[in-house]
Amino acid sequence: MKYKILLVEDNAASLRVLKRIIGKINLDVAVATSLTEAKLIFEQSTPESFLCAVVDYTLPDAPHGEAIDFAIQSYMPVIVLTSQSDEDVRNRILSKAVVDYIPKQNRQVFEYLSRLLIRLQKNKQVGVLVVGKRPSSRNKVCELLNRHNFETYQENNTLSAVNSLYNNKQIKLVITENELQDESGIELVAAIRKEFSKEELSIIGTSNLSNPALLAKFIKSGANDYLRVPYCHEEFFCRVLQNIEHIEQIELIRKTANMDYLTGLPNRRHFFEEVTTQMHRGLESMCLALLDLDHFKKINDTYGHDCGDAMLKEVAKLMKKHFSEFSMSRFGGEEFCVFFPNTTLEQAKQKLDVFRTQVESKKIRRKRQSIGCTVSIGVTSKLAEKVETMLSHADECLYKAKSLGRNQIVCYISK
Ligand SMILES: Nc1nc2c(ncn2[C@@H]2O[C@H](COP(=O)(O)OP(=O)(O)OP(=O)(O)O)[C@@H](O)[C@H]2O)c(=O)[nH]1
Repeated sequence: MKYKILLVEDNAASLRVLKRIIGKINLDVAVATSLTEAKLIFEQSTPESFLCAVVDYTLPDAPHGEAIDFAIQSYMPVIVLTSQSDEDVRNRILSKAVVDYIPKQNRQVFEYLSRLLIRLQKNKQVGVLVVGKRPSSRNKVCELLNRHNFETYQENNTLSAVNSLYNNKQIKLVITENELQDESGIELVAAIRKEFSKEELSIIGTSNLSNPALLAKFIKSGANDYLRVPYCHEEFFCRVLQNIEHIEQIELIRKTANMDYLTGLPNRRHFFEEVTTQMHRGLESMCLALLDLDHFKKINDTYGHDCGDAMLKEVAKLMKKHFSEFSMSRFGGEEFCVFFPNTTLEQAKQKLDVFRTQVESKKIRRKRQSIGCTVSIGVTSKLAEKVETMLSHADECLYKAKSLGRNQIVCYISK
């Protein structure tokens, strides 16, 4: 779903910059130059289509931030723009349930707005679990998080909190008090860390000023960060975002490390890890296939390396289409691999043959020419303890498929 921003601003120069920035991040924009116009636009739209409202503090028919109240009452997250720099206005804005306020000082602040809007969009897919004994204090934290579009979950004890983490994989952050219904927050942190590492889930422990030693205990038990209560909203959001971005960066690094750059398929290392884990579960049947494009060097030599790359990408697309439910990989060069757990040789062979004919009929266009290729496949169903053993059996078959004329499947026969 493409979200919309309700932009309420009467200054023509600011409007131009803001529209450009919002367009650049692929969001639609509905512009109002007054509070009256904003109300009209909102009445005529679907409320859920708005990601948030970006509102100027001073408008011709709303000189004291009345447009902010309208957006809040309409359940839209609100970002406030203001050219007034006095502390009084800042405090007045921050006393309302806004996402943030942006002083219109220089071009950099518009970059900040752009990052904030991207974040608000991403937050819709990020879960935060809030744990504490009292519903009133949990609700307060959730209200702050909902303002930033986070999906929130609440629990009051250790067992249900850990269960909630298992059931809701989108949770990336836990915010916990020390006082819970059963055990303490410290014990909850320790219990979570038995199952979830610091790299996959962040934890922030909270504590009031009367117990400063608690904060160090939280960190020593495995929390990533802490917050002293009462906190100011700006600090709260800075810490929440910092922790979530940390988890997202690790996710990205992990994804990049496991992926083949050209085709986006899992790489050899990741394939080995995945298949070894599956084999250790003790499967009753399994097959492994090695697939190698035929005379690929000729494509590179005749049409250039770019054309070879394009062909590899097309074959990878077909791999994703046909084998997405299995472990697969670009093994290197023009060689691919698929592992089929709980699959008989006949079933694997059938799937591989459909794939083989699809590769044969796939053509790419270069300089008005239609270029195609074929694939040879070696497959084994002989059970083995190690991936390497199955690979060596499949490789023997692949060699045979090449020597028998290519574009065919050869199956391993036990000696
Ligand atoms: N375009 C492109 N070519 C690659 C890539 N990786 C390996 N190759 C090329 O793939 C070709 C593989 O050639 P060979 O091993 O001789 O195999 P072949 O020509 O497919 O012949 P057979 O396997 O015997 O059918 C070489 O020319 C490599 O340079 C890549 O990422 N992109």
